[in-house]
Amino acid sequence: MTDSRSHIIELSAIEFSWKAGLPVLDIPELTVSRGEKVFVRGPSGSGKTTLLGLLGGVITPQRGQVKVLGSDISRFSPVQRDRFRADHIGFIFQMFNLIPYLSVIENVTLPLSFAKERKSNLAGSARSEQDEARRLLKHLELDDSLLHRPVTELSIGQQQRVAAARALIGKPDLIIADEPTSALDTDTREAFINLLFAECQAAGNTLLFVSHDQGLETLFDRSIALNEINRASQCRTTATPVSKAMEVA
Ligand SMILES: Nc1ncnc2c1ncn2[C@@H]1O[C@H](COP(=O)(O)OP(=O)(O)OP(=O)(O)O)[C@@H](O)[C@H]1O
Repeated sequence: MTDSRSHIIELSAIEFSWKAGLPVLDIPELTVSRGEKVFVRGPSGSGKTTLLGLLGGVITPQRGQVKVLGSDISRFSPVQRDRFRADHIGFIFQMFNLIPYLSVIENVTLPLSFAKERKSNLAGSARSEQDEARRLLKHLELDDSLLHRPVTELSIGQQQRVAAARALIGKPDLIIADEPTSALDTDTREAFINLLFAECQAAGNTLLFVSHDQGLETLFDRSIALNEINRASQCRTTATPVSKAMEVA
């Protein structure tokens, strides 16, 4: 049984359109509890990345509330949203978005230079930034010999581990992963996800993992089919333009 205090994410009556009149997301309700490992699936173009953008405060909805850790981040100023995202959310992007001119270890410690809370979480652990980066990379099975190499010299699987360590450092409350395993084979994917789970479990992170690879969903505590909670995609697939026009008239 959960109550609203245990929800790390609470979306209510969300509507988001990239283009006026063409909603991509229309979600009456979505909640995620602290510590949950949630898989979000949906076909290409169904709005998964758009949903993550709302949760990270990169975009704001035209309607509704996006509560993360109890705050409606859609009401924050852009600067407040940037700060909130840096402090509380670790992202693992599909293309990893590593900084090419920084070494492995510099990429991992980078978020700490602009996320005060994550920096102070780490200060509480009495471990230096470099030591924590090394610990995470070791746990994610990245070879020690790579730590000072430019990230451009790493394989895709190795870059993925660096991206995960960067998201995890400083124990942000929420880890958001956008198709981080799409370039890997099935065995490597599962092994990576299990390492990610172990780290999230130890740190108490909540994990929201987006993918269209249904083979992964049984590994998670819960799976959400975006099409089932998103009325905009139900309209796109079931309503003709005429019936849609009647519905809104
Ligand atoms: N920056 C943008 N500007 C305009 N339209 C966009 C933008 N980003 C996404 N869209 C549109 O929003 C819809 C949902 O896109 P989104 O990237 O959220 O889907 P997705 O489920 O993540 O897809 P994929 O699995 O292919 O990554 C698509 O129709 C897409 O064309």
